[in-house]
This record gives sequence, structure tokens and C-alpha cells, in this order.
Amino acid sequence: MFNSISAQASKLVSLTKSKSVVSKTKLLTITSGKGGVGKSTFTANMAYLLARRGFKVAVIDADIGLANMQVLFDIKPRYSLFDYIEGRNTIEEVISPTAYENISLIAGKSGYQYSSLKTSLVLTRIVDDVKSLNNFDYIIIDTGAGLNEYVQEFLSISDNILALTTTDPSALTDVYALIKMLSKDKEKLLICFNHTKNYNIGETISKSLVNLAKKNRLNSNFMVKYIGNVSTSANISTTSRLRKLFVQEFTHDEITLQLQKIIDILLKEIK
Ligand SMILES: Nc1ncnc2c1ncn2[C@@H]1O[C@H](COP(=O)(O)OP(=O)(O)OP(=O)(O)O)[C@@H](O)[C@H]1O
Repeated sequence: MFNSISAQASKLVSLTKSKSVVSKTKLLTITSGKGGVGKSTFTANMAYLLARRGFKVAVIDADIGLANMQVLFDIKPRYSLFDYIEGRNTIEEVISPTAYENISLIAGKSGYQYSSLKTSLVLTRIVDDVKSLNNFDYIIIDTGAGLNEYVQEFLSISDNILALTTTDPSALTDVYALIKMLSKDKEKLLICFNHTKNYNIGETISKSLVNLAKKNRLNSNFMVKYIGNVSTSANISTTSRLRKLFVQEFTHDEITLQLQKIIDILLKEIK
């Protein structure tokens, strides 16, 4: 089994090397250091708001081994990302439509063991292939938590990286580790706070992170840009439990307006 996966991986890697993709599709990678900060919920709701603005969005659930995007979109996809990786299905086949207009999902698979593909560029290849279809305005990648090699591979191919964090000290420590890593070869990190009690706290903490980076003499050309804050709301988890999207159910809620503001900034920032 692993041998055949490796063979498939090598084939994909060699294809990757020979390909240069020209596409209208822009890539946004959403990451967090710590798990459970609300990344998947945020991604699904952002995808919905972008789609409502007329953009065609493909969401890739890259939370290896812990796929929950299909639950948020309330679909049972026939195929997952791994059916493509393992060569059983084409890229078109693993892109599942959702009940939401303009949103497609490349689903993950819970419990998937990914160790045999560790050092390959298979993930890069998947993104390139979705771009090549030229069907989407945006690909949004929901990475898993942490900074493992899969997350690093997605970060390495994206110039638009958004870190979602809470104000929890361990989440902030992880975000700082991300800043340190990205400052070596990226230009910018967008940062957004979730689950906050005080709407202004995100901006204040972002400034502290930037000051810490200066103090530690991280690359001065690297920019950390604060793009907004999403407050805590009990209705977010309630709607997720009901497998509905908050922003669709609560169109005029303060949280939806906060997310709309974030989209306004994102659209200007994404290259
Ligand atoms: N702003 C918010 N206010 C209240 N609850 C929230 C908020 N954002 C997310 N949640 C809830 O927090 C929980 C974790 O969210 P989610 O699963 O999206 O996190 P995650 O970062 O993707 O987790 P993982 O790292 O495990 O994939 C869910 O119950 C979700 O409904």
C-alpha cells in the first residue's frame, strides 16, 4: 500500500517540477499555531461571505487526519483529497459541490495516516492542479493546527497567509513561532483574532507581537498586518452544531459585520 502511494507521489512530484501555472485563481492559506482557535469555522464562514460577493471559492480541507469542513458545510463528499493523492480519482472528481452557491470543497479524511508522503510536493501539486482548472477566484486552504511538514508545505507555496489566533497565551506563543519562521522568506503575515471578549484587544496584541519581533531583530522587511477581530458568540457554536453557517443564519449580527470588514481588508491584501 505504502509503496504504491510513494510511487504515485513520485509521479506527482515529477509533474510538479515541469509545471508553471498561469491562473486567475488566488490562494489564501489559513493557519493557526494552536488547535481549536476556530480556524475551520472562520474558514467556512469567510468562504460563504466571499461566495455571496460573487466569487467562486474552492475550500481545501487540509487538516490532515481531522477533517471537519464537510461537517460545517453539511455534506458527505464522495471523494477526498486522498483519493486524488493515491491516484484513484481526478482532481475534478475530488472537488465536491456544496449546497452553497459558488462554494466547492476538497474534503479531508479523518484518521488518515500521511507519513509515507512526508517529504513530497504532492500538496503543492494539488493546489497547482486546482489553479490550472481556472474555475475559481479563490482557493482557501484550511491547514491543520501546528507547524508540521504538511502545514509548512502549504505555507511555502502561499504568499497570502492568514494566521487566526485567540488571545490565549499558548496560542500567541504559537503565532510568534509562526512569525519567526515566516519572517525568514516571506514578506507578510495577515493576523486575525477570534473568540475575543474585547473587540479592540486584537489590534493591541498585534502591536505587541510586532514590537517583540523588532526587539528580537527578526527580518525588518517582514510585515505583520492586523486585519480584524471576531468576538465570542455562543450562536457560533450553536449554528455549527446544527451544521449551518453563522453568517447565513445571522446576516445582520455584529459578528457577521466583523467578518465582512475582514473580507474588505483581505480583498485588498490578497495578491
Ligand atoms: N468567535 C467564536 N465564538 C464562540 N465560539 C466559537 C467562535 N469561533 C469558533 N467557535 C467554536 O469553537 C470551537 C472550535 O472551532 P473550530 O473547530 O472551527 O476550531 P479549529 O481551530 O478549526 O479546530 P481544530 O484545530 O481542532 O481543527 C467550535 O465549537 C466553534 O463553534
